Amino acid sequence: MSRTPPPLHIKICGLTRASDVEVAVAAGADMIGLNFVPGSSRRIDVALARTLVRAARGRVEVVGVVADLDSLEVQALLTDVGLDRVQLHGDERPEVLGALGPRAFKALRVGSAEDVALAAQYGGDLLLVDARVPGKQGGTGVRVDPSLVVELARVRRLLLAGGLDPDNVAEAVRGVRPWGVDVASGVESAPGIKDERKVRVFVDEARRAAQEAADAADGASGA
Ligand SMILES: O=C(O)c1ccccc1NCC(=O)[C@H](O)[C@H](O)COP(=O)(O)O
Repeated sequence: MSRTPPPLHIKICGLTRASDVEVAVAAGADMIGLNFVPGSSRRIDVALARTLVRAARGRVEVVGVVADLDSLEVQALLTDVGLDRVQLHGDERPEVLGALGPRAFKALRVGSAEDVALAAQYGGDLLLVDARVPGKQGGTGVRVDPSLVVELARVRRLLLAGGLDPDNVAEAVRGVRPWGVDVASGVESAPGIKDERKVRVFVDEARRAAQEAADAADGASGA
């Protein structure tokens, strides 16, 4: 018997076009990410962000991706753009996250057990883990070693990011059992340009794997 799976939250990150908001919503994504990080090929300005927020309102949660702003700057962006949440993707100290409250969550770049241990310093209801790639902040297309984060996923709501794509997301969901998955480059035809088919297959594959994992857990427990 196929049971209702625990929800898997899916974030499609780095949107730059209103048409891609429609693509993400139609595919069944739960969150979209708008990038405000200087130097990112997915960065958008506040005016475009407001347009995308209007298109998304009430249909999908909108997360602003920022790096190394202070808490007042982040608060101003949340208000100006009308974002639902903000993802701190730089080297922010735990105090910055604390000052922002429940609408903010930290993105941690992970390449070693020492990086994973830093998670304990960051509170909040959600934690994103991304790959640590020297000289880059995010959107790298590089995978996180699942063995580094599988235990973390048991004790925290983990949004698994880094190098996911339609071909590998099912295996990542089965292996790590995260609260959610996040993707930027793996569903694009060019930086910031989402590919409708890739987004759709990514979401379908991720949800299929979450269902299979739930069924397997039910089978193991005799439910
Ligand atoms: O995507 C970017 O260009 C980026 C640049 C600087 C900081 C963060 C950035 N993206 C944040 C995200 O949440 C991405 O979805 C995450 O890094 C995963 O990216 P990818 O490996 O390409 O799926």
